[in-house]
Amino acid sequence: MEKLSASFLRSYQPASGLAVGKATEHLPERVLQFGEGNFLRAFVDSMIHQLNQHNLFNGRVVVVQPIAEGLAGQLNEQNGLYTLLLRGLQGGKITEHKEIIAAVSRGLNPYTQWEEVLQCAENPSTEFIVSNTTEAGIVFDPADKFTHTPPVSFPGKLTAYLYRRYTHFQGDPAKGLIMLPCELIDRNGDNLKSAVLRLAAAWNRPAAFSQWVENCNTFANTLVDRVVTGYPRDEAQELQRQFGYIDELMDTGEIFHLWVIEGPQALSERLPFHKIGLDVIWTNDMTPYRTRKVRILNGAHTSSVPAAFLYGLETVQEMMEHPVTGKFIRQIMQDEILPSLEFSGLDKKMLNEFSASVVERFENPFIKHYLLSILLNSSSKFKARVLPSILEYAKIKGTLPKRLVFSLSALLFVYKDGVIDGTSMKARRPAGEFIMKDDLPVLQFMAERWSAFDGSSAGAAKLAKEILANEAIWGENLNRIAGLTEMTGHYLHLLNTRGMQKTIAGLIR
Ligand SMILES: NC(=O)c1ccc[n+]([C@@H]2O[C@H](COP(=O)([O-])OP(=O)(O)OC[C@H]3O[C@@H](n4cnc5c(N)ncnc54)[C@H](O)[C@@H]3O)[C@@H](O)[C@H]2O)c1
Ligand SMILES: O=P(O)(O)OC[C@@H](O)[C@@H](O)[C@H](O)[C@H](O)CO
Repeated sequence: MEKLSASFLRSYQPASGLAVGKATEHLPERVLQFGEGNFLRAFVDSMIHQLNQHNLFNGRVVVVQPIAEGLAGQLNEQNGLYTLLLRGLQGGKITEHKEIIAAVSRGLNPYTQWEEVLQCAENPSTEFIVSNTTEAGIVFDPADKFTHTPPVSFPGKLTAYLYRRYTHFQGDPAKGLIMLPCELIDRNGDNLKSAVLRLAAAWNRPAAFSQWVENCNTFANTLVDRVVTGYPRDEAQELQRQFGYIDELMDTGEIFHLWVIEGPQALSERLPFHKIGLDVIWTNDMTPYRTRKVRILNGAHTSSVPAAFLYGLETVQEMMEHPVTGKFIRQIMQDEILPSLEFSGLDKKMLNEFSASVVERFENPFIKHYLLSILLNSSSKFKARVLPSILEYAKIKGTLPKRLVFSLSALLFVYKDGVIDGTSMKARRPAGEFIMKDDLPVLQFMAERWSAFDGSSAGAAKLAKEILANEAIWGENLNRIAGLTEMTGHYLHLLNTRGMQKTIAGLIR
């Protein structure tokens, strides 16, 4: 079987139900994208593909892989082409869109092609920069250097790229760009801009460059929402047989999508997603959308997944269908997360509707979302997505939300018996061994604390106290929250002596 590529596509008779759009090879590169991961390919790139198919954008995306390991080579082997499968229920009907996405012109590896990345800055057609470098990507790294080829961090690479653009076009205000970062951190655009300006100063670039960055470029804050489940490893062979080609970059996700962009409404005319019915909202305040999504959707994931994973389940769908874990997640959302948003200023009816729609999305039987992939980097996710709900609930109700606190104990329990293996951790649950990925200092800290655990109830209380005191993980000493240490220690003891299945059964009604 041949691999998907531009030459293969020229003589390809599309398999039934697979959409193959018109050729895009002649279109100019109008977007530079940092990140070649599953999410961006299933979200921004597929939306640009749809615009191109309607002659509403007429531009392609150059993809730069942000770290040394990446997919630029594979993208080039397939001439930027890949198959996207979006599945779910639409208006109650099972729907599946299968399409070859042709928005990407080429992939660049900055570790071997840095000058080519910089040359993209000289392209007058470029207007947009898109990124998704995970929560770890938008950081100011004082050790990063202008002279590195390439600079280590994503903001470092972007600063060098913008500097080349600024010098090449002699500070032309019209050559400023629109940055649309998609990282799931709060106010991603503001943070990216601040990191770029700090690097420009640290690297002694002229003040006029910083003014050009500030005045002639737009760094929009954006919020993205689509469950993207990536390469369909369990059905890849069958799909390749159906399609008649090999595609190593196949990608899957749900049909639901929402992109909220805090930026001037006028920009929507340059990226007219609304004209083809895509759910992209331009607003002057994205905060409510972010609070709603991060606290309800991501909060529900992060608070339920450790328990369901230790229970022995593998996917979100299994978790939703299971009589115990299914109740656990729904009750967490209904009884603890939603009440914690009571004074958020968000409309109660809208929150209830969003929560119900999230349950439906999690029930989506057509996508396979692995719990282990959601567990990745759970400590920082817990701090951003669940801890605010625990704290707000306690403030409003004067008591702690027991299931959310239990979810903290369940997360800590995931690291029990973990042994550091390189940069990750080999851990164990009753169903067998697994690899837990998190920041290395977090993994080391957890492994060290658990190794001193003596199995007693007092030992569990001590462990909870030590772990909750770690301000580097939680942003504050959580022992200060009345009752939290005792409750966390209590659940740790129950998990250790009775196991997940018996303990969680006592937490649902
Ligand atoms: N998958 C989803 O359902 C989904 C939905 C919404 C948002 N997101 C966000 O997108 C991010 C990426 O998800 P994905 O599914 O595309 O994963 P992925 O593993 O396919 O891609 C990760 C991307 O991030 C880059 N990256 C990794 N570590 C980095 C670092 N330290 N610095 C710079 N770049 C780095 C990689 O090079 C790659 O381009 C997640 O962190 C998540 O916050 C994912
Ligand atoms: O992607 P992560 O690892 O940051 O978080 C896991 C999930 O909660 C997340 O991917 C959601 O599915 C997504 O945020 C939906 O838009």
